[in-house]
Amino acid sequence: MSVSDGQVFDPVLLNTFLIRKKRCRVYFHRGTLIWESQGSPYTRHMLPLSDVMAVQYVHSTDKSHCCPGLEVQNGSNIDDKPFGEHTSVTAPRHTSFILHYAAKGTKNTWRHDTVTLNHTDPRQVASWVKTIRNYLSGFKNRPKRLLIFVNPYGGKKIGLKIYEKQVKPLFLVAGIEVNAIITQRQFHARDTLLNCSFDNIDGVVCVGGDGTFSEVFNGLVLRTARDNGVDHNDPDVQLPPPLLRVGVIPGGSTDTMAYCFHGTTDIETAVLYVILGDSIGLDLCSIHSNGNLLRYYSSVISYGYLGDVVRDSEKFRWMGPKRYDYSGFKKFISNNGYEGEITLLADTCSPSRGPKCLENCVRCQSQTENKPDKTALSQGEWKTFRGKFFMVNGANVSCACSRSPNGISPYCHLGDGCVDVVIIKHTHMLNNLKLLLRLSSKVKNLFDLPFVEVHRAREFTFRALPASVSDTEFALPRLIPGTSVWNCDGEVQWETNIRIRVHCQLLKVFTRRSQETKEEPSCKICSF
Ligand SMILES: Nc1ncnc2c1ncn2[C@@H]1O[C@H](COP(=O)(O)OP(=O)(O)OP(=O)(O)O)[C@@H](O)[C@H]1O
Repeated sequence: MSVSDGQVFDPVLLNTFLIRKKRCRVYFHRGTLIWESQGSPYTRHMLPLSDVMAVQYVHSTDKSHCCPGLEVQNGSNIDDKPFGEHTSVTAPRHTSFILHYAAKGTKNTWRHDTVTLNHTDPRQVASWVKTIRNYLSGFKNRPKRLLIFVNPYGGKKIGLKIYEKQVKPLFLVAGIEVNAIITQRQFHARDTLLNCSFDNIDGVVCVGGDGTFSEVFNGLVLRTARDNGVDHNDPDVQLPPPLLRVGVIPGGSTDTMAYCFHGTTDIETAVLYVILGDSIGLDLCSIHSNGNLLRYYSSVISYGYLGDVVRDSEKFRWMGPKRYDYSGFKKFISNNGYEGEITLLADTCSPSRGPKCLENCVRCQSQTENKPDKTALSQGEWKTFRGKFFMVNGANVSCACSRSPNGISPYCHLGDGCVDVVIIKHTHMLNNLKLLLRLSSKVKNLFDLPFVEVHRAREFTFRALPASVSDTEFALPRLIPGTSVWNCDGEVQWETNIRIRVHCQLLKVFTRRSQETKEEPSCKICSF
């Protein structure tokens, strides 16, 4: 349905056009364009306008695409003039128009595709273009002006190239105005969002990795709290959700968040999702220590092995994404486990069983934006665990990525107001190896390993042991012997003793989500 001037139109059009050198009958009804060939072989295409990015006249003096013999079809019961105002149609010169649309590809990807429709009568072409444009303008969720942060430094350092070659041209086609900022330093994106004007912006997009996305939502959430007079340091505060939606275009090393949103790290898919304007609510977690907010995170916070890896790998950034393999190996060999205490408010739902969080996820849809489920909170039970750990994780999303198709917690949900606390106890090196192999498996997950425990929680705290070290000492940006650091969305967080709280669906992210993928063993022999 197209909504214009308070009126709802459900236009019907029918004509014969020349498409890809074939005469085709073309219908437009109930938001779907259908074209079927008139000769053999018979072909039929359906294109919902919700997948169409733009419609344009073809500005060409080349008449070869014109199609003598195609006359206007005035079917008796077909409304060829949906608005009854052909006289006001301007530019009756063009004999063809082009539709730019998103076409489904393989493995959760979408591609930009086009179809050109030719007709001898420019009035018919103008009428179709006007009707389709009217219909598209009814999609109020589509952004018209975007602020874009491009990180030239993340991943393989090709963020700028990605933006110029793959992002900008598509936004141009879709008629989206962009204001692009190339980040010059760490925290550039966050600091800009803390102070810039949000007038005339419909969304913020980042071209970069998880660190860049993290800067964007940290900036937006802090700015929104400040604008609303909310104290972000209060761990129990109800945070106001940012009004701007965020687009995530992969340009980093792991791009876990892009993968969890879209089911792929394909750049074109991510750009098309921003253009088409659908969005979902993402939980964000706040990390507090000693009465202060440290930051917000969206993917995972990991203490122990992954904390050690991120701290070490920063020194080898020149290696690119390979630095994680190098530091991963070093820290795997040297891991002796870390002592700590975890206290969590457990949710009643089991995190070790499905369904997975995919397109139209029922669990996420049942949650109200930014309002924790009060019943679940009152039913929650406080639990404490103390011991020596290889790793402790607070997963806000599954953390699936191309290297780990199931991620740390495959049944974790993006917007259910919970975090999955995955506790991996200290055992021997063979078990640690088994764990890492499981993390790269397409079929198996961690949860049937006897040294792994998982709990779904609404909040949790962690305290590094031995307790003889004071909290103030832990807060220093240096390593205390016998302790690790936190890996927070891929960045080092030095404070070890923290409290995590989940803010249900605090951020809106542009995506249509991933569909279910067929699960096949990556290794046929051991099915790891
Ligand atoms: N011009 C710049 N110079 C140096 N650092 C920058 C610059 N622009 C952004 N940064 C910082 O680069 C860091 C890494 O960026 P990002 O997370 O996007 O890439 P990555 O770490 O390679 O990818 P991933 O997080 O997906 O593994 C971020 O913390 C960001 O603040």
